[in-house]
Amino acid sequence: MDTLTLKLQGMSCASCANNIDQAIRLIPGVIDCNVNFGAEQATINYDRTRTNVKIIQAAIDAAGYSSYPTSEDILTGEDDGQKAIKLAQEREIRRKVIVACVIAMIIFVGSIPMMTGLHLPFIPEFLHNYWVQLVLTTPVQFWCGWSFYVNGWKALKHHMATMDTLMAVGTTAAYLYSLFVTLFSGFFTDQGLIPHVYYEVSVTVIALILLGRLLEHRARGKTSEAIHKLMGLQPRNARVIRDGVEMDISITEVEINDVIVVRPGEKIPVDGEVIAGISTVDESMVTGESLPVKKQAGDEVIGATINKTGSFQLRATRVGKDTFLAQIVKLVQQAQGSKAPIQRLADQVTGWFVPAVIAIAIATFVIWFNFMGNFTLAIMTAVGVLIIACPCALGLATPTSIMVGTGKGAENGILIKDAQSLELAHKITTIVLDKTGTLTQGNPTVTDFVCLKGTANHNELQLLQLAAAVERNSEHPLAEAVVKYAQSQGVNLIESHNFAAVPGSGVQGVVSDRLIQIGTQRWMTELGINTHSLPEYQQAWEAGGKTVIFMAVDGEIEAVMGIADALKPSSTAAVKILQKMGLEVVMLTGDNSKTAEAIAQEVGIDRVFPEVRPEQKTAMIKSLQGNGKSQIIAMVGDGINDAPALAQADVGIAIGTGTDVAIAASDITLISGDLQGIVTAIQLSRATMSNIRQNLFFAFIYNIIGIPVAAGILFPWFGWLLNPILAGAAMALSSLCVVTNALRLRQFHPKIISASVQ
Ligand SMILES: Nc1ncnc2c1ncn2[C@@H]1O[C@H](COP(=O)(O)OP(=O)(O)OP(=O)(O)O)[C@@H](O)[C@H]1O
Ligand SMILES: [Cu+]
Ligand SMILES: [Mg+2]
Repeated sequence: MDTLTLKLQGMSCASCANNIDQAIRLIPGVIDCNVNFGAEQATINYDRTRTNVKIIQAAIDAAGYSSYPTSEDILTGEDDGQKAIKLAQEREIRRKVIVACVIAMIIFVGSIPMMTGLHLPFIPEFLHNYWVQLVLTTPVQFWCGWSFYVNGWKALKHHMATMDTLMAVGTTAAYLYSLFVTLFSGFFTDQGLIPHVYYEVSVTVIALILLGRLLEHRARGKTSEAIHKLMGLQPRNARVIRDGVEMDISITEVEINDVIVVRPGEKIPVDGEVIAGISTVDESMVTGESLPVKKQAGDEVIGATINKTGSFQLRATRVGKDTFLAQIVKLVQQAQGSKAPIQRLADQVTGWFVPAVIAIAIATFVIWFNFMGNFTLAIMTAVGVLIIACPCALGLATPTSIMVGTGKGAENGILIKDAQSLELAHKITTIVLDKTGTLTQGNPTVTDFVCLKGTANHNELQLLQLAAAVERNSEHPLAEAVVKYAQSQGVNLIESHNFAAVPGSGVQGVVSDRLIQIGTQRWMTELGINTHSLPEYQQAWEAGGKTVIFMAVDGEIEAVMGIADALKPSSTAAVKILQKMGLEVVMLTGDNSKTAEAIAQEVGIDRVFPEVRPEQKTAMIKSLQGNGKSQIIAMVGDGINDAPALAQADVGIAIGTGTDVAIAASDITLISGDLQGIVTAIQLSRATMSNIRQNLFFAFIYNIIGIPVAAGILFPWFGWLLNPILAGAAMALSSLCVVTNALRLRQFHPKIISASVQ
């Protein structure tokens, strides 16, 4: 299955999004599709053997819209051609808005004497002439309002109706009625009625809608500000050393393994590994971590972060669209285009909204005409209904907030993969934390190594060599610690055979015909190896939060190791805050229970599940989920062994410094690995969700109150009718309200909750 993201053009409201969605789904070979009105993009899952990008784009064209593929390379960013088209479109709308507004003013001023009954000499009489008004209105109706006809017609061809349909029908009805009055005013005077034209209705409504669209376009550009900010971080040039010569080249020409020089105060051009020099780097723009990070040979640096103090050389490891920054941009783009569950309601409503409104408008007309016998009022109330009813604000309510929210997350070092996780995060009831690498720093070091048989230094080094020979084949952090320790003791690494890892237990291998097994006490017992010879050490180590592992040679315990992994400085505070927020915090680990409890006590967690094998972690999450009424479980982990559990959890949160597998399986990634990020993610989720609810309220309230009033429901009692011009203003305002409200989210800052308990 392939996934494709296309940018869309030409949508005017959420019904357009529905139309495109349907058109794409009809293509054989398309498995799933998600069209997002707010982000103006479509994400399509398709079967490469049955369809392709060209066919999909053709279908979108046929539906009356245009599309272009998103650029994967942030260096090129948005295609200049597309930008030019967008600008040209905006300029055209602006021109039409100006024309429509000026003419609306003239007609409005012209009708003041008539409406007020005053004789105002400075207003020329002829302005109120029906024929003059007709001449003024016609270009507005058919030039400024042309897009309503074009888009409405496109929709009609596909047996669909959109906002443009409503606008076209509504304004044309007002226009035609006025035209009829102008041509046959005698028809009205004959019946003793005063003929009245409504040119100003169609002109003002068109002016307002176009103005609303223009403002909304501009505001919507700001919702993806975060992405533009991220893209803007990318430096343009890099200073590489090639063939011994230092030269400035464009970032697009940098290749993997190029050696790059970075001076103090400069931006690091691409991802790489420091090979010489020492410095501190400000990574806050990417990780959200405000403290500068020390870098020296062997450390990884991220492109677009700022080098502070020293100068250094790096070897490029990832360039172009593979850089960390490019990946973030891509992820945020995808997240912004995804659909939050809360939007489903809005989608369902918009699906039948337009046809329903047309039906209500017809009913309004019929009732007014038949029962009140007033043709003019019948037409005007029907027009009012058509105009107030547009569901465009409804289509903007959720996506605009999601766009700002996910962008805000990225700014704070929190990568949210989709809207659904952003929505769920504020409902989390239980947080399950993995120990190693999540609560702890994840670079364990061997602190104790005790030989059981003979204490000669010679023997110890020999054993270490055997241990390292086996552990070098394992990617487990503990294995790395053993190898590092051996190397630091001056041991040469040798080969081993028949290596096997037993997940959650340990590793084994054969070195010079001796079977080496290294792992947990439980595993040793399972293997029938006696481990009871040295409880004194073990207890003290475990009580200190160290992991104790055993080493057996040919089935006999030969050595014991104590491995320490310090807590992250922020862990204790983060746990306290989460508990303060009313969440249950649980620790899950493969380590033995005493070590686990010691660590848990240190960070202040009461509920611990120790000695959980990797395959049991998922089951553990499942049982927690099945535990209560509305339990929403978040799992936080870093390792390969955490990946299935991350996927099982309602919200999987990966530590950005952890393994790629864990990151891929998660919904949210904390780039810097600081657990306070969980708190920020929950706060952001809360802020976004309440923003969406406000938006939905704004969007619905106009329609819910507006339609019945426009239909004249209050008329029999109060004599109130909704002037179609007011209807147009209300509807332009509702979209603007929604977008402006969504933009308020840009002010989001993580709230600092103090961890100290009073
Ligand atoms: N390569 C290895 N070398 C030595 N011991 C190992 C190795 N792999 C696993 N073990 C032993 O098995 C235990 C459980 O391992 P597992 O990978 O399930 O959990 P963990 O990574 O230690 O902890 P957490 O689940 O908190 O990340 C370890 O604590 C260790 O004692
Ligand atoms: Cu609308
Ligand atoms: Mg782990």
